[in-house]
Amino acid sequence: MGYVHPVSASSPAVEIRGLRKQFGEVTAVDGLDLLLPRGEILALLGPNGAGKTTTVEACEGFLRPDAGQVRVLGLDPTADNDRLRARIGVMLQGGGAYPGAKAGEMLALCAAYSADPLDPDWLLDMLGLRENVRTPYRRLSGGQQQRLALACALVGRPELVFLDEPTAGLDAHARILVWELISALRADGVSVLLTTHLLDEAEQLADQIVIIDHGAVVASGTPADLTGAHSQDRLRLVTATAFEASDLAAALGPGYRCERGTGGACTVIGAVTPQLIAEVAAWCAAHDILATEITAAQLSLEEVFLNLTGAEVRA
Ligand SMILES: Nc1ncnc2c1ncn2[C@@H]1O[C@H](COP(=O)(O)OP(=O)(O)OP(=O)(O)O)[C@@H](O)[C@H]1O
Repeated sequence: MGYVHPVSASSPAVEIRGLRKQFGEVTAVDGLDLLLPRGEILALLGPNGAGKTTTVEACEGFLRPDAGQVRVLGLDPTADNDRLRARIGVMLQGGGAYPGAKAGEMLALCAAYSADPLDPDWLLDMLGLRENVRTPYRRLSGGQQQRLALACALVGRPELVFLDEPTAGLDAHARILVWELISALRADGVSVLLTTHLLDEAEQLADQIVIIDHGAVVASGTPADLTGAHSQDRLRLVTATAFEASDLAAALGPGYRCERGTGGACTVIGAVTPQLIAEVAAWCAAHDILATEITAAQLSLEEVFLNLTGAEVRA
């Protein structure tokens, strides 16, 4: 018998150090570190081709890293794959489905692999699939197939689930059902590693967000950490009278710039202090400009993402 990795309930759900993966000339993952503690939800964000799927596949044991260490529930996902299989849930897009099998049969089959499965009927209700129990897989809509894939990943009551874009292509109602289910899993102590292109999804669900670009982490933290740490303070000014943004910037002095935004608003970028608000209001009064809105604002997660990666988040 070979070396058996020590496994303890206190080992993190996922721990990655210095992961590297090359496909020919392409470096898909380039020294990535990541830690998902037990019972938390981690959202992996990144532009197309950033290396999210490659990272998740290395965790699932589908890809062997070129360098670095990956531990999932304290185990090596490639060497200990047999021991991990029953403890993790993987959402496969349409994978392994018999086109003629009925949705309910497929879920029952997945449940049969587990010693202590979740109630398939509860899952079907949670995911709005109750009406489709007898529908053959090939007759399900794309969104229904996707929700069934999620149900199959979860029915075995895994300790950790990998969800690669779980709500891509779902309508708003189905997306909310999936979000509620993921939140219910978390309340049950399940750890979740998800990739998404939807920042509101990451913000709503994740305890921790890791933004990656070119195969490496560019920022990580709670949603509030990320928007807090990467925000420049900004003051939004809307006026009834037009003015030159550069005139206001000159009056405010060094440390401030002014940009014209959408809808005629002007954004003052720099430290937002009570004094700044008073100065902006006084400048407007001195120039007979009626300020209809002066609001202190922080960067949204979308703006933080854009600044860090230079890419639109949408696929
Ligand atoms: N099997 C493969 N063979 C060759 N190149 C690959 C392979 N898998 C991934 N790549 C390349 O590795 C890079 C990272 O791909 P990956 O799928 O991990 O990115 P991603 O962040 O999941 O992107 P997306 O958001 O578009 O799904 C890309 O340049 C991709 O083309």
